Amino acid sequence: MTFPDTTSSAAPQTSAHAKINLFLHITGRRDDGYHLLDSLAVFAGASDRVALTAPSDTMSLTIDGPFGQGLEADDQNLVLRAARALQAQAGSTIGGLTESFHLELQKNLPVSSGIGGGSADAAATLRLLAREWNVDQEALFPIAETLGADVPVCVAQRPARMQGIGEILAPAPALPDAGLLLVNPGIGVSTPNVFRAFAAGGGIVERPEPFLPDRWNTAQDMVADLNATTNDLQAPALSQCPVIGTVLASIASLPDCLLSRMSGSGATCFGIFASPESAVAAARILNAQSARLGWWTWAGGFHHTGTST
Ligand SMILES: C[C@@](CO)(OP(=O)(O)O)[C@H](O)COP(=O)(O)OP(=O)(O)OC[C@H]1O[C@@H](n2ccc(N)nc2=O)[C@H](O)[C@@H]1O
Ligand SMILES: Nc1ncnc2c1ncn2[C@@H]1O[C@H](COP(=O)(O)OP(=O)(O)O)[C@@H](O)[C@H]1O
Repeated sequence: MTFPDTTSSAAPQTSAHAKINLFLHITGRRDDGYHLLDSLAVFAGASDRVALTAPSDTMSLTIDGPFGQGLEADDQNLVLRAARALQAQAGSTIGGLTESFHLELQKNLPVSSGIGGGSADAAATLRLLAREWNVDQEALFPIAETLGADVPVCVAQRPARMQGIGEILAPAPALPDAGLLLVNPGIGVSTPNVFRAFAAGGGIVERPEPFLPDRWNTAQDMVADLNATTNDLQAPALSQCPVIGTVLASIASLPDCLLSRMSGSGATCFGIFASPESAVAAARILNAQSARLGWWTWAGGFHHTGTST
């Protein structure tokens, strides 16, 4: 797989787009407890931004942006973990290319919200440093797997059918120019807890693999197929975070909403609309309610591959 170009500016930087699971079926469980998935992951225009601002003695990080305050710039941050993992690999396999950088993260996406912001940040960091150090793009995938199940798909940052625990990636249908509305109620949801609630709630449902075409020409065609799918983590997440039900109902009640569903392990939910313009118009209607309740919203379209603005 190839991945999008980084933008050119004084400081090398790139965007880390929100991952949306249009459907998410749990198909099995590995001996180590990780769940096997079948999911259609796509990317929204909404994004964080990662920049390499200056050479530094050690890898270091500062964070700003609307969701920066909820996040420590410490050794556990996925940006630093990704930078150090690639640095170790580049140093040992290529030799000598272990220069360190100061990194800046603009955190625009809510944390622990089912849209893989941390995974996207880690993947963006890998892409940026790979370019600096001339590391082959394909070499990033094994490193990505060690950082989190969602990181490989975020390295590619293009629509993909995701299987295994997230490391098996196949091309997704070509997407229509549909509208996307994202709504997060401002409550972080723990991914391990939601998987645990899934297992406790009865676990895997046997069902045929969804059929996906090569392309969807319209949002309506896409939703007709998505209606035969679901997010298996939605009910367990709802049991932990009941406001998800209110978010889903609010999205579904908006004019021209074609589908309302939760992404990943929640709590962010998405609405699909016929066009980006109709998603933006719907978001305006939701504005008063979302401002009153402290909900984060974003409206637009899918991230189109090959760009990273
Ligand atoms: C559920 C998904 C769907 O895309 O998205 P998010 O809700 O995180 O956005 C992902 O599988 C999340 O991937 P990611 O957030 O990278 O998970 P990891 O850090 O690797 O794992 C966190 C924990 O989730 C559980 N986990 C994760 C992935 C998986 N396939 N099976 C699991 O059981 C495990 O308990 C694991 O300890
Ligand atoms: N750069 C980062 N952005 C977001 N979360 C991060 C980051 N680095 C580490 N984390 C941690 O990763 C966990 C999952 O975060 P995130 O990727 O936002 O979740 P989700 O995939 O559910 O949207 C959180 O516990 C968070 O503290």
